[in-house]
Amino acid sequence: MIPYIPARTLKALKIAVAFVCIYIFFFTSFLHWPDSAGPRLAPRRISSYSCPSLSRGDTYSHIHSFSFNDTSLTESRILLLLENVYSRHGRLITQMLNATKCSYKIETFSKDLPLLTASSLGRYSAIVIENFNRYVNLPKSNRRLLDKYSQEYKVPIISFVPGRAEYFASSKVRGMNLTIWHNQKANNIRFPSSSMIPFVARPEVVLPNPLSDGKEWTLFDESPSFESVMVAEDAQGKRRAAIVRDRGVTDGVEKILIGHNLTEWIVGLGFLDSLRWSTKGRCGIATLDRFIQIDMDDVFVGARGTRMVANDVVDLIQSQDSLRSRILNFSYLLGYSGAYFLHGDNEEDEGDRMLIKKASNFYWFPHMWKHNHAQDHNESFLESTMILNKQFALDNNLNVPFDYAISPQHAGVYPVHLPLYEAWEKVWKVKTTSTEEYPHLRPWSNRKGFIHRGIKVLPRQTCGLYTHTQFFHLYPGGVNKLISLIEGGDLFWTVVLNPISIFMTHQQNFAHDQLGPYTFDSLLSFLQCWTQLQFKWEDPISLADRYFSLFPSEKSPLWSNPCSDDRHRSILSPKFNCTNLTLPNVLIVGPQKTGTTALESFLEMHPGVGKNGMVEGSFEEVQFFSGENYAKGFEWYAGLFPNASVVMEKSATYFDSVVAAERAATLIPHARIIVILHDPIQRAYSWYNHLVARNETIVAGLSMDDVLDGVSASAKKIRSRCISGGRYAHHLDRWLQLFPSTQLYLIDGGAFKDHPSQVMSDLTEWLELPYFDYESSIKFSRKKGFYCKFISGRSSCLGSSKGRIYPTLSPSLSSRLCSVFRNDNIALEAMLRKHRFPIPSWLPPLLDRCQ
Ligand SMILES: Nc1ncnc2c1ncn2[C@@H]1O[C@H](COP(=O)(O)OS(=O)(=O)O)[C@@H](OP(=O)(O)O)[C@H]1O
Repeated sequence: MIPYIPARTLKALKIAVAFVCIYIFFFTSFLHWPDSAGPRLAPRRISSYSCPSLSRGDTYSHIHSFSFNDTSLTESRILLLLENVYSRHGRLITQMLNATKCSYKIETFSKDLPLLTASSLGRYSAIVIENFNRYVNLPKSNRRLLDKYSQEYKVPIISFVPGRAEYFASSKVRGMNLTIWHNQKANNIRFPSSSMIPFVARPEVVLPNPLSDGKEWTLFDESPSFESVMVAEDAQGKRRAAIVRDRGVTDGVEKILIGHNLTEWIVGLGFLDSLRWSTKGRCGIATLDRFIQIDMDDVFVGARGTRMVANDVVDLIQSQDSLRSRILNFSYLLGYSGAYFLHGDNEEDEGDRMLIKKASNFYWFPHMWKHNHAQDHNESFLESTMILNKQFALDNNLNVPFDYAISPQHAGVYPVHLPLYEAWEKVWKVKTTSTEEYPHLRPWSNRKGFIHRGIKVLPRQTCGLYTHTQFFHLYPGGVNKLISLIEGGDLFWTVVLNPISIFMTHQQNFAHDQLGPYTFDSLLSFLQCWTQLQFKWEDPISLADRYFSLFPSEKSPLWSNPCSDDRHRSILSPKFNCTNLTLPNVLIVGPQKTGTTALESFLEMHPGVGKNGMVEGSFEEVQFFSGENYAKGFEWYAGLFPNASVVMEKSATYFDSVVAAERAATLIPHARIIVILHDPIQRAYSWYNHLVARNETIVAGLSMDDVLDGVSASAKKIRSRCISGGRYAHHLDRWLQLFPSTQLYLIDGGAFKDHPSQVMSDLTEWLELPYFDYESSIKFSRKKGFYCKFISGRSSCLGSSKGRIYPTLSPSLSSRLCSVFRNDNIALEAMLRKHRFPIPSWLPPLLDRCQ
């Protein structure tokens, strides 16, 4: 029912509506009211970092131009001795070692020292000790062992000397003529040019006050017998050393003592340079060249009110010119999404037009037409949007000279969304991209590169600027937070530690307050003040080539499971089904010729165990983690396995592969790892006979003695492959670095051969599988001479290639092999004891025999 409205009221209403209509019509049609998204902040000009004075005039620069004479008595690895695994300072040290991509091994101070030698080479090129007091107070025998290693292999010790609650202000170290001043203040810190150690650190720049103004420093008396690497003034203004090098004149042990922890950035520089010095350039910073690329993503994308205006474009060109005076050949790279061109307010649209007008001042790269998230789309959709973006570049004369592209939010790059790679290749012929997601966003110091489908993926760095950080006064945590990132914080370290840094910024960071230009100008000022690094720009394609020649081991990606990582899971294609993903939880890793096939076949009898199906083109084993199948990706691998409580895969090549342990630990970190340790002499002989039985041409005409003598190139090749698998300590060490010892199960190869049902029962118990009657399921076959599966009253033995008959090993050959494996066997025994693994029955007699 329509309510009754009096005629007068109705008339008044009609007049009011007519007025409103006239008002709207008038303002929209005639007045052209300006379209503005709101007030804009003018660029804020705050001054960049200003460098304190040099103690020796203004242009002091010094790089000791000497090359290390590396006699390589050791492997290129650091031994890091920490107070305990939870130590906060320990984490800072490891973060720095990770970022320099140094190989290192962490040990905590315990009753036993770690193994220092395994073969003729020492295992560590430098020893880093978190707390010098622990070294000084080591039990005599351990101290002697460590010092002897350091003397014999010329391995320096780098140690932090923390402050401690001392009754005395100073003390002397036993055996060292060095006075240590505890709990000191340190002012006017600098690296003296007299020291040979500063390389990255710029000598003679004086830091008046460090960050911490408390009495946290340990200082050392200066003396001619020691080299002052870093000096400071104490509270009374007396000059002392804050980092000191003991050349080892008295005890033959070279030591570098550092008087503060790494919370002071200047100490970090001293530590890095000490590391390089101690390892003769094998660890730490190798080169002073720093390549810097600054990408500006989201060009045209930003919401109205956040985008650049015409003046910002002019300022961007100015900022580029100014950075060119600091970074050789520098250019910004602008990543655009054409669909959003002219989507701002009037002023911002002018900004868009100005960007196009000035386009030739910059290099451009595609950032996806509508800022699409790659993982949500198939290849043909991605292709069509890329074609639109490409057309935009052609229509507007954008300079897109490099086969480089960035996916919005890096989606689809890692975890890999193949359609993105394929569409990129088709439309843009992309050769290089970058992401901050590989292997993971955090910690930044671990970011790496990889190559997939011919596209080189470089690590991308954040710089504290995002789409939401546009204003100085609204910077999260205050602008001092940004300044602390620049002045000795993460941003500073990113450049110091990475020879190549690709920074991600966004268009918004160059609008309004212009935090972007300020950040990079200030960062470069700080870096040029405190370091001797040389800054350069190079196109992304050359940069990618450079990156992988510096870090060739990163070429192959390390597949991780995106389903067990919230961040990666959130950027997976909706089609990816995490609930159906089955990966093995048990790996039998080898070594070859130790009985691994028999072990697999016995374990498979258990109803709770499933294993991979056969793989076309592979002989017996998948060899995913050690071979070419790895390039097929983890989804392919996961597709091979049935669902079972124990999902097993056996590839005997994993044990001594240099890559398998890390790959396995990345994809299946909780897997249990099974290793068979069989007498290495028997194993080597079996391996040789395996080649002979298969009529391999490489072994044709070569006796085992010829192989050991390395009489030809093929003999040498066989020799190293034949022996490698039997260097148990050497390889076990790698697995133990990546998996906790509780996840490793070592089977005595002799026991397995002679009493397999007992070994299998113990193993099933360890695997927490229900009881299985192995006693009646495995029987000795006289015909075969080995134990075989016994099913429905019949023996089912392995094929003729397992359990072969060949001449017994001669005593002379046996004794030759004895000496080949001697050192490793000694190391193995020590390693097994240290980790409380049982000693295999064959090892003690072998050690006796091979003395
Ligand atoms: N039950 C049983 N049946 C057959 N063979 C057995 C068994 N137990 C241990 N062995 C020993 O296993 C050796 C082959 O080891 P692998 O299976 O690890 O070899 S491979 O690396 O996978 O090729 C094989 O080496 P060869 O004797 O040289 O052939 C055997 O000695």
